Amino acid sequence: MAQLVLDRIGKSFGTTQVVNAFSLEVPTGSFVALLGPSGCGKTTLLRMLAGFEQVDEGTIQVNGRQLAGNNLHVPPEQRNMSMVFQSYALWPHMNVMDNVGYALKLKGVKGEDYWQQVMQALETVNLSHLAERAPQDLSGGQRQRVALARCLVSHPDVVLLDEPLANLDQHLRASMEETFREFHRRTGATFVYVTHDQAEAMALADRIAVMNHGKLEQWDTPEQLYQYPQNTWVARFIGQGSILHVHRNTDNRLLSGPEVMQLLSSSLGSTRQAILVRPEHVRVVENGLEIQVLSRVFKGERYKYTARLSDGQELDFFHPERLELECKVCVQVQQAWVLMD
Ligand SMILES: Nc1ncnc2c1ncn2[C@@H]1O[C@H](COP(=O)(O)OP(=O)(O)OP(=O)(O)O)[C@@H](O)[C@H]1O
Repeated sequence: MAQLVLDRIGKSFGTTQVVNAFSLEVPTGSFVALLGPSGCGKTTLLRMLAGFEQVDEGTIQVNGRQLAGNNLHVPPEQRNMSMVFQSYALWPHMNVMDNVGYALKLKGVKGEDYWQQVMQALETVNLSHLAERAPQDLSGGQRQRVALARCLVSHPDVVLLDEPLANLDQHLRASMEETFREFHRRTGATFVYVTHDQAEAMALADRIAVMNHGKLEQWDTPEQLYQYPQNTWVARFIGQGSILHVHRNTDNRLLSGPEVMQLLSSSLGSTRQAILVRPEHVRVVENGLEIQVLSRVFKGERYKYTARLSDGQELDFFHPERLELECKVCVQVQQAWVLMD
């Protein structure tokens, strides 16, 4: 299996730089997500990994073997990587079995051996009963599972997935997430999964590379990204929360409840600093910071509120009970995270 190393990768189309000095070390067998808004360069980076696109700068290595950079470009078929696309990319004139077995045929695998390997891959994704079907007679989820089975037969070191769930509805996405987890567990391959959906990235990946304008903003576990975003941009992009400006007079980054309450109720201190308050860290209490409720959204198990602080800044919070708009309540903030820019 593969340790994947990207070192200062750069790529431009014409005069537009779409990937900029992007470096990452992906541990062998891990499941990583490239997460970022539309147009930030995720697919371009994935295509450079696959070998469909040349790198302009930097190098790509797998297990110490250089694949790209310094005038070298190993073609896609010699990288032992497999790519799964949003559009499934199945051949309509071949049935499920032949779609899955195509790469084996190219390698000259035949007869019983061919049949066994294809059926084993189809069983892994629970599709052996549909081996004779044409792809166009399958649902979206089934088509994506055929694409996974096709990937499985070639035993890749690295599996590259480009928004593979984007065409599926919400319910199917959840069950396909489980299929991906299982698929990753079985193959032991290194997975690089491109998505702009943070919930999907958080649910699937052990580590997430957050990208913005072709650059790496943060490379961390889902938990670290959520709790300790590096900067204001990542804090806005990941999860819900309020970014408040306070006059800060401490060097700590993780602020305790009493520290935040003190900062929110004073205007002393030399530096204006952004802090992140997650809605689950705000409690409605008898005595605390007075706020005025501006909006309410019913979320099933609780409501999500936006309220105004006395200095005009807005604070989001969750509360299990219905509060009237415009009413004043008191809250306590239990912790906050100082943002660096
Ligand atoms: N072949 C190309 N020629 C010119 N520009 C391109 C080409 N491919 C991509 N781009 C541009 O490069 C930028 C990054 O595109 P890319 O598809 O990598 O982004 P992305 O993050 O994957 O976006 P999305 O989530 O919308 O798929 C975009 O501005 C896109 O228009």
